[in-house]
Amino acid sequence: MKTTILVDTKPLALFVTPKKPCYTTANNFPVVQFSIQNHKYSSTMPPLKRKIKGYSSSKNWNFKNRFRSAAASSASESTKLDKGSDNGDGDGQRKVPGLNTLFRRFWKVAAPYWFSEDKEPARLQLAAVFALTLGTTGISVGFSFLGRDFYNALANKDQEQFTKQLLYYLGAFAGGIPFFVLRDYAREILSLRWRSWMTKFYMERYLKNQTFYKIQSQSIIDNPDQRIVDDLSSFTGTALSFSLTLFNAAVDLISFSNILYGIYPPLFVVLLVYSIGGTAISVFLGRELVNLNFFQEKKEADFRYGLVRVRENAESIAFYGGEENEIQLLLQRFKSAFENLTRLLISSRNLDFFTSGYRYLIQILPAAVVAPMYFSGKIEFGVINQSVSAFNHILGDFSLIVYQFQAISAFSAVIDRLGEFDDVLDSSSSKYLSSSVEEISLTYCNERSSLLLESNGSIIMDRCQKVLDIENLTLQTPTSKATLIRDLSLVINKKDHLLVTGPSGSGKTSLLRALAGLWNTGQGKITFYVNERNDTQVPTSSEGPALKVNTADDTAEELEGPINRNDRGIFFLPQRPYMVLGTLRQQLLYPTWADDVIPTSDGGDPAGSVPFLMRNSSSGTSGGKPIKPTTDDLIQVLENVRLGYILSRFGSLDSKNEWSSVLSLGEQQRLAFARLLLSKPKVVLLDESTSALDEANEEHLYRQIEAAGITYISIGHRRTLFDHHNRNLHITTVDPSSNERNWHIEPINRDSMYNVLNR
Ligand SMILES: Nc1ncnc2c1ncn2[C@@H]1O[C@H](COP(=O)(O)OP(=O)(O)OP(=O)(O)O)[C@@H](O)[C@H]1O
Repeated sequence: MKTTILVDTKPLALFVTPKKPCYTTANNFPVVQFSIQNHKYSSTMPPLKRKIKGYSSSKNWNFKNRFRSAAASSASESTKLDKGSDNGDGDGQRKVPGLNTLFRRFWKVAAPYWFSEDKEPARLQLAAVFALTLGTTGISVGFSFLGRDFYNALANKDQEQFTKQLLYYLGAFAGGIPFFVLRDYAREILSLRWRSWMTKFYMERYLKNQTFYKIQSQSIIDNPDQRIVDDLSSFTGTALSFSLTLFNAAVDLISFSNILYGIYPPLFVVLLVYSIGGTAISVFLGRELVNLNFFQEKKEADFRYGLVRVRENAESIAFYGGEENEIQLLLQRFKSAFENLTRLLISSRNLDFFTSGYRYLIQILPAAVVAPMYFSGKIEFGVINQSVSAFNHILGDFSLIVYQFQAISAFSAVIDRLGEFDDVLDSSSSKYLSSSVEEISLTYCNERSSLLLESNGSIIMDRCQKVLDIENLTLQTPTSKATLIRDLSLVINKKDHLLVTGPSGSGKTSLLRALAGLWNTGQGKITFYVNERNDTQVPTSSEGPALKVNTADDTAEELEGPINRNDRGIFFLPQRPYMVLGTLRQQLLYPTWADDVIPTSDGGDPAGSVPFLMRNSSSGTSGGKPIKPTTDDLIQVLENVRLGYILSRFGSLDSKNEWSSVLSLGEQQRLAFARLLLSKPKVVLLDESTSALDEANEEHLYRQIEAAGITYISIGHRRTLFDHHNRNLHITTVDPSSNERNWHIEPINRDSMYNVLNR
């Protein structure tokens, strides 16, 4: 007999701890955003594009303000606080940026493209768009006269004239319509070109000098990705259409003012008073909208971000069984967005009452005012129609703010966000992102020039063995400036394999961050003695981390300028392997040959592309690199890291997958070692890179890199790691009340280790 026991896992408190820590949505730091569109376009104006963007989480809000105040001294008025602090719920009072700040930021963001390498085609296209806009205004004026004659013929019952005017009208219609269509097309094309240039411009600065890392790790600004994708698109589209709207309005005003003034001057004055009054009232009624829009962006972003976190951490949440918690957090976020949107809709409705009344109340005024002139025979019937048309045009021109109030307030937020981002990117290589006066200096020296020759010409081997020299390094955390390591001095020679150990949180990974140039808070000097590979060339672009280069040695030649660690034979394996999007081949070739395998275009029409979107690989960060491995090399390296079986599982090296999901953590770590073996660096820094592997695989991988002649420095907690290293740097947690060093180095005696472990 078969017995089934039903077990409810929750009461039994079955608690599975996932391998990957689960980040709950309560502790978010938004990197994505949500866009909604709720703008009502004016019927008489070209629509201003408007999107509502995601904004920062409450937590990040304070960081941003802190950053702004820290940066205020070094980065001009742009960094002045223009937003108050959030009260935690996100509904804190926010100061609307002043007009001066907005104009300054607008110019700073908009100008570079028009002075860039693409300025000639850009200016030409802009001139064409303005010419077409002028053409369309001319056509509108022409239509107003055609309409007048048409209605005159109708009123006079002059059939012959009527037919003639009708034909003229149809002819003008056929000739004029293309101008309107082409104007819009040319504007969109130019906006796309401008956006493309700016996207590249911003992305390059974002990825340069490890700015992306600093922004994220120091929580400097929220959602840089959203600013690059949505805000740039919104900015270029809106800036262009808004400039054209203004230009159009100015030309329209000049053209139709003449007509209206010519018909009846007092009507013109009435219109002027009406529109000025209307503008003042709509600014007053809509004053709340700017802030409500701003918070709507933030709340929508928080909600969207919560959902993305669930997707990203699906397995962890499922293991924890945290669905109930997630749904409560998500509903709370949505409720918050809903409540703000309700207030926004009420405000918009109130403004709409006014704008609708404003728009329609006056419709019959021109006809009513000029009608007596018609009755007394001073003007013909068609003139009434013409005055109505001219009146509406001028009303639209004077009422830009009334009709576009919502769009203008949303555009202000976009300018503010992009201007702030631009300031951060501009200053990323200066002290803006790190306020410390004294910094850790990181230097790369050419090992060949550091060789010392004896008088008989023989090389003093000891110098040429040096790989890394750390002198009096005191390391602090970037924001709180808590000391992690005190006065560390250490020399690593070739094949000198160092194991860094210490309690959790003592600063082991942070030491690697300093060695990689990611952190520079503290004092001391780090010098890498790197090789310029025979088969490599030093990149000449302005890319690669901007590192401070100090005098390292009387004899060693410092390698100044752009530095790419991989090209100089220094490799880092982070704690969490990073799987790129793409094929298995791309995984293996990353990061050394990434640009060779990523297609520059997806096969679309090259005629539709623009030259500045092409990237010259030799000017990229991987300009100096070893010879690219062949397919056989890639297959062999997979075998070497005991991953040969995944080839048959996934078909070929060119199969695409979400590799971080389909490979186990241990498999991802082995793949990271495969990259390392292909790249053959001089030295590698491994941060718990075998933590997910069994001991047999760990030993196998260490043997592989040792056989490849790579010097390695590892961080780890496992006892088995001692077997693969010959020195141990032990860091202890700093005691704030003492000035003692918190580290010691000792040789590893593998036999005694063996005895310790087996005691
Ligand atoms: N971006 C940061 N800003 C401020 N403090 C940080 C930052 N990153 C880490 N820390 C802090 O620095 C300390 C050292 O962190 P680190 O990651 O170097 O520890 P670790 O020794 O590698 O720990 P583990 O063994 O748990 O990985 C920790 O107390 C940590 O909270």
